[in-house]
Amino acid sequence: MSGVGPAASDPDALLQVRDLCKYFDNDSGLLGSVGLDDEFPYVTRSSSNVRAVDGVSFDIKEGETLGLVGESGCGKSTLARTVLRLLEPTSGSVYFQGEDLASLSGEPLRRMRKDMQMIFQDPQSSLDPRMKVGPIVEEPMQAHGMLDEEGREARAKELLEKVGLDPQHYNRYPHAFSGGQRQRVNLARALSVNPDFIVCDEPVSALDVSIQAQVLNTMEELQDEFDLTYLFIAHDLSVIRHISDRVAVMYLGNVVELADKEELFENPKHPYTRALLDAIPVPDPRSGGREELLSGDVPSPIDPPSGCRFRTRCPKLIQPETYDMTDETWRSVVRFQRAVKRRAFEETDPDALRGRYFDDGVPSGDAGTLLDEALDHIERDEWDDAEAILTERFADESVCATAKPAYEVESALTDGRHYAACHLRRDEAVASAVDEGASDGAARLGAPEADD
Ligand SMILES: Nc1ncnc2c1ncn2[C@@H]1O[C@H](COP(=O)(O)OP(=O)(O)OP(=O)(O)O)[C@@H](O)[C@H]1O
Repeated sequence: MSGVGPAASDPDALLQVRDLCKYFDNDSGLLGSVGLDDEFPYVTRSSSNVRAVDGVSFDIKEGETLGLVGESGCGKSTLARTVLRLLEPTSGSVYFQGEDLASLSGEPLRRMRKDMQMIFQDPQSSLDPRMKVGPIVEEPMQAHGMLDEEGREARAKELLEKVGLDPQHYNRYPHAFSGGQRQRVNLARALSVNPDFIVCDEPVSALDVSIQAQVLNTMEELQDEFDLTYLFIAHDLSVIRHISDRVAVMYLGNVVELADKEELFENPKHPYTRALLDAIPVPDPRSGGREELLSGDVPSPIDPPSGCRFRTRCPKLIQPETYDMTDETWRSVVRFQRAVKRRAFEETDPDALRGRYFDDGVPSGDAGTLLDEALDHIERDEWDDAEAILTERFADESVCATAKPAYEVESALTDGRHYAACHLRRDEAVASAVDEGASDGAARLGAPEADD
């Protein structure tokens, strides 16, 4: 378990998330793997955990919007559901208004849930098509025993108006509304129980770009009027930029960077954040650009890379201290190691490969000897051996692989804190957010003593 993250305690925090982990057991699911063996018992089942959220810490201040951004599958939705305790955390804690959610059950948990609402991506499927919008908005009030029937109807109509709909549409069915209008119904429904905190999971992703801004503006107006705090999830950075006060960037179950919006967009400190930012503007971020900039596949959350999770794709992987290559030569070694790992070429002739991957020159000394050994293996078609040398002796010896990075750096543009989980930031760090000697990174910068 890797308990790293920006964990400084904020006295104004409405929500405090500490070292939160959510692992899914694959055993019983579709992903559960059955293997064939040539020895008794012949059939083996392997048990493995999907580490969807793995040691995440952050605070959300009252009245602010924390944007949470990351590629599909990085754990955003799981984090949101675990924060709300719709999913039971594997470990870690969530404090809401100072109360540890894990210590609540029964009626107190139900009451707390009223204050924490969630809005989902698909406004179509989250509304019961057989119910009229009035009763849809009233349903949570009824579940929490709020007001009498007349009072609920009056409040539902008032809320429909507040979210920009016509209260006369109280008796209409969801199918009579557009996507943007349906998401407004969802907003009214979430607001009906007068929550303090709303988790918005990709609430505008399914809407036309022209409609997105209108819904986001309404959400901002409602935030002011009802003193709301948002955790706002999106994969689209322009949406995040529109609505957030601070932004957390997530990669493979970890938060890799967290800073005030302006600071994060203008002064990103993590290579992953930079890659995401370099990918905009593109008309549709889910297509094209991003894949080109972020080469290589996201590793499996079942067996994530040690140290920095992004290191297997990072264009800035740090050279192990044992070598003294130029930056260009080190980059060539990394490019070659990744190509061999992906079996990205068929050529086996060492000279041809030197020419193709090392046009700035091959490494000398020990690094050169290791490269020659790897090239010899490839020539003999021993790809696994070549991969083992290149991975174990180069990539895995980088500090990026041997230590989990977690640093607080000076914010250049704002007064807020800037957390960056990248070893490139070691020298400019005002503090290490973890004790590098502790393998699970238990010591956290400014974390309350009781949590340590
Ligand atoms: N119930 C589950 N059982 C097993 N694995 C799961 C389960 N739910 C999510 N996962 C896995 O956990 C990881 C994180 O998924 P999650 O849906 O939280 O990511 P996400 O960032 O919200 O992605 P998207 O934007 O596509 O919704 C993924 O690898 C996913 O396959």
